[in-house]
Amino acid sequence: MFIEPSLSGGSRRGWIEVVCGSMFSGKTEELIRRLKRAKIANLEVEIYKPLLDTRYDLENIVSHDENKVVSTPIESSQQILLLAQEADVIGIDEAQFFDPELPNVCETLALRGIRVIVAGLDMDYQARPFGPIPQLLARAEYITKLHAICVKCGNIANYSFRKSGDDNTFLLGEKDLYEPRCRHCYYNEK
Ligand SMILES: Nc1ncnc2c1ncn2[C@@H]1O[C@H](COP(=O)(O)OP(=O)(O)O)[C@@H](O)[C@H]1O
Ligand SMILES: Cc1cn([C@H]2C[C@H](O)[C@@H](COP(=O)(O)O)O2)c(=O)[nH]c1=O
Ligand SMILES: [Zn+2]
Repeated sequence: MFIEPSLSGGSRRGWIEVVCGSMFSGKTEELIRRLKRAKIANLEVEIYKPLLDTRYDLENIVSHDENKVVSTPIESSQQILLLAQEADVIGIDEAQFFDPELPNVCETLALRGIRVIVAGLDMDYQARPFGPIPQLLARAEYITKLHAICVKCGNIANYSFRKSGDDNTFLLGEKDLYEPRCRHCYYNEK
């Protein structure tokens, strides 16, 4: 389990953490867990998600098991720089949907002394690197890659298989459209 470094002490330094993996791997649950612990430590926590992620709830970030915390939906990553004036810790969910400026925004926040925790899909349904996540992985101090359970064979899953729908990279959905699969089941049963 991730042990949070401390933000307290003489000169406060920020950093970037990325939590990535396939759908259903527990990214949102892990993000919520880290943010709840930061709140317990009396740190000022702010949470952002892309406005287009309206899958479960317009304002909360919600896990597949319906754990939730209040968040601010935003259109562009630059808005975080304006909104997050008081934050000690910033959480960003569904980061794969954000624009290419997100890694620079996270660097700026970390340089301001903020702990930035980003959760998102590392690969899209075609196993291509997804949006700004690869850049963030390159720049982050801490990376956690989580795995779901392959619905076909029970091994660990790191691919998100799209069962139906169109060819757009962005297509909101849940178990209706996607299932987590291991490498073998993703490539051999496509
Ligand atoms: N095939 C699966 N493998 C693992 N967890 C699953 C699976 N199907 C449903 N879940 C549920 O999804 C939860 C993780 O949800 P969530 O944190 O929202 O994941 P993510 O944000 O990575 O999509 C798990 O705790 C588990 O209860
Ligand atoms: C693989 C893939 C997923 N999406 C969408 C589907 C969901 O709405 C989110 C991922 O949510 P989760 O919290 O990680 O379960 O992303 C997409 O638009 N395109 C894809 O290729
Ligand atoms: Zn499998």
